[in-house]
Amino acid sequence: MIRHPLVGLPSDTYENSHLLFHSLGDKYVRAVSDVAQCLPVMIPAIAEAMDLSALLDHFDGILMTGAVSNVHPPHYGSTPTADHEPYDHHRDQLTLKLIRAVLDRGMPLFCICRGFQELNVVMGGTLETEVQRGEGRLDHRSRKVEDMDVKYGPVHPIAITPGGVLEGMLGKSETLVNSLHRQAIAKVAPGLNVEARAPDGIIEAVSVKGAKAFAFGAQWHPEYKAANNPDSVKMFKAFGDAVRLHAARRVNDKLARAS
Ligand SMILES: N[C@@H](CCC(=O)NCCCC(=O)O)C(=O)O
Repeated sequence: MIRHPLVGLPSDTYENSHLLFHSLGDKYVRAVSDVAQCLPVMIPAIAEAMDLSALLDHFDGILMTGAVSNVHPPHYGSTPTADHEPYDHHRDQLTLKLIRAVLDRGMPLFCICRGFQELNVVMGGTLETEVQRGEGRLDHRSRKVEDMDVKYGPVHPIAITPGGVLEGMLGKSETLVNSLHRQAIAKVAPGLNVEARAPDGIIEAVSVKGAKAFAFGAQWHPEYKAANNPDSVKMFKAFGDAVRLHAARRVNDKLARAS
């Protein structure tokens, strides 16, 4: 088995005392390392200094993390308002190009929360903000509690699309998920399959139509204590297996070219 193929995780950015920092949540790192059994590597949000093709030659999978920040609305043809804030332009500049490059390569791609929203935007979909204000909508926002097991605990069921990728991974027609988002998919991109919906119709999971490898996104947070959640274990193992297959094929291609 290829030992520890590399999975890239793009960073967020934030300012502290007028200095810019690049950051990555530990729960994503642990889920990739402990459950997918791959080697997580942070990709700093410096797209302007990167040759993405050369960068991706070193990876066999990409995981797009969640973030409190939102995709800048002009990226999906909308007008920015205070309800769309906060933004992370450094992240947008990297992730919206990176997702496109990963899909074009057929490299395994796992998109979580903001990453799920970025996938929809890259493929031509749109987002809506403050979804809880809509008629008949649940409140999908993060609960204001100190206990992280409650904050990232199950909040609502999702109905899983029969015969889809998620049903294939989990082997069931519904499950419970956590919920920590103010935005959601408004118009789903034409190249995405809807894999699950919340009771109020909000899209909770998608997969890329005709993808050459694992290409899946979840609006919830399967990375939270992933090793203790049977659904998360199945998702991250499927992602890890796809990454190892990509790594093995890359090594074989390199050997074939050398012979
Ligand atoms: N900002 C978007 C996406 C929400 C999201 O990714 N939340 C994650 C919070 C921090 C973490 O657990 O990584 C929205 O509000 O819809």
